[in-house]
Amino acid sequence: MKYRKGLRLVMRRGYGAAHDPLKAFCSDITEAGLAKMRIATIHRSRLIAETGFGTERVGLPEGVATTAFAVGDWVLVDPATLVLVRRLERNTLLERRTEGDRPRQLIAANVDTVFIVTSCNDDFNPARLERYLALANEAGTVPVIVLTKIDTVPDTAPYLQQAKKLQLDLDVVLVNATTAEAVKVLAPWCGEGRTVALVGSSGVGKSTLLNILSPSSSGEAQPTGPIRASDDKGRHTTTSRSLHPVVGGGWVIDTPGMRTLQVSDVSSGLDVLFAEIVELAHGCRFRDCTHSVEPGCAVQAAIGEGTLDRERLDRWRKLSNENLANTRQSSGPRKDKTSKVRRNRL
Ligand SMILES: Nc1nc2c(ncn2[C@@H]2O[C@H](COP(=O)(O)OP(=O)(O)OP(=O)(O)O)[C@@H](O)[C@H]2O)c(=O)[nH]1
Ligand SMILES: [Zn+2]
Repeated sequence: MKYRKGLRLVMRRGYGAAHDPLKAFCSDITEAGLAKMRIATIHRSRLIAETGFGTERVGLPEGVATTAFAVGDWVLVDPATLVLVRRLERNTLLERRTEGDRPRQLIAANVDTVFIVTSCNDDFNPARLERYLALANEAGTVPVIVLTKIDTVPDTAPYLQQAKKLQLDLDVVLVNATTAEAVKVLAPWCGEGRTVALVGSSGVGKSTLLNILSPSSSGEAQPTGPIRASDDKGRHTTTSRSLHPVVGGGWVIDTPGMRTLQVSDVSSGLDVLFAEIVELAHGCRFRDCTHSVEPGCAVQAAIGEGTLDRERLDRWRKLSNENLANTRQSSGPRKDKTSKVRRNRL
């Protein structure tokens, strides 16, 4: 019988009397009778997917590895066998380069907004936040800086001002992640059908935010850990990426703190991040100006006038050069993609 296993699951869940037993198994059944599910967690040899009523373990066809999937992927599953049939096309994909020549790591798929979480303490680091912004921009997602632990400092203004300057028209919000008030502050990005991803260093409050955005997630695997007062660095408590439904119909994806965040294969992501430098560079006398020693450099002029921070230019240069070097490396000599990547000269 075609839906035998699906039906068995329905019975097990006590939905036996439901009008359409398949609909009771998964909230979204396609015309072809396949169940549309969303990847919630990925393990070495199995996937766990959200069905709309809870989670199910999903099998993979012969020869398909779990590494081909990202948390947040939408997939079609045969309800009879609970084996995955195919993955639906991704709208966005957050991915990062890891050390060496290893393949790029898929962080999350189909994310609308990236909450870049940082706290009002030593974790606040413009250079690292810019790396997260480049990642979010390049993936086609909207970044929002979420400043946590506002209850621990007498004045949040210096953090807010610095964060606002990181990117043109950047949304920055202030929260005490331990209070329900934070849900209201984040609500504009967490509506029905919207997906947010939490990224940031360990200990900044990602799991705490997850627990208030998705209270049902708290029993699963996101314990929050105390941070060491001496260095504001959190203990590693989040160990894997996971997707959870948000009250009201949205989704939230939690990610573990990333120790290194290399920039690679990024082009528009850096241009969006450093839009004011790109704009200024149009005014330089030489088209291939490196904005260092050339006469008629509009970027250096802006530094002289105090409208651009020298540190910001230094960080742009560092990220651009790193991106160029990494992109060359990952493309290899025969597939040189550097022509696609903006060179240091704008
Ligand atoms: N006072 C205060 N404490 C907070 C706030 N946000 C988080 N914390 C505390 O900071 C500690 C670390 O928070 P977590 O939510 O575990 O941090 P995380 O970002 O998930 O860390 P990893 O799981 O290691 O990636 C916990 O003890 C939280 O209760 C906040 O806004 N104010
Ligand atoms: Zn210049």
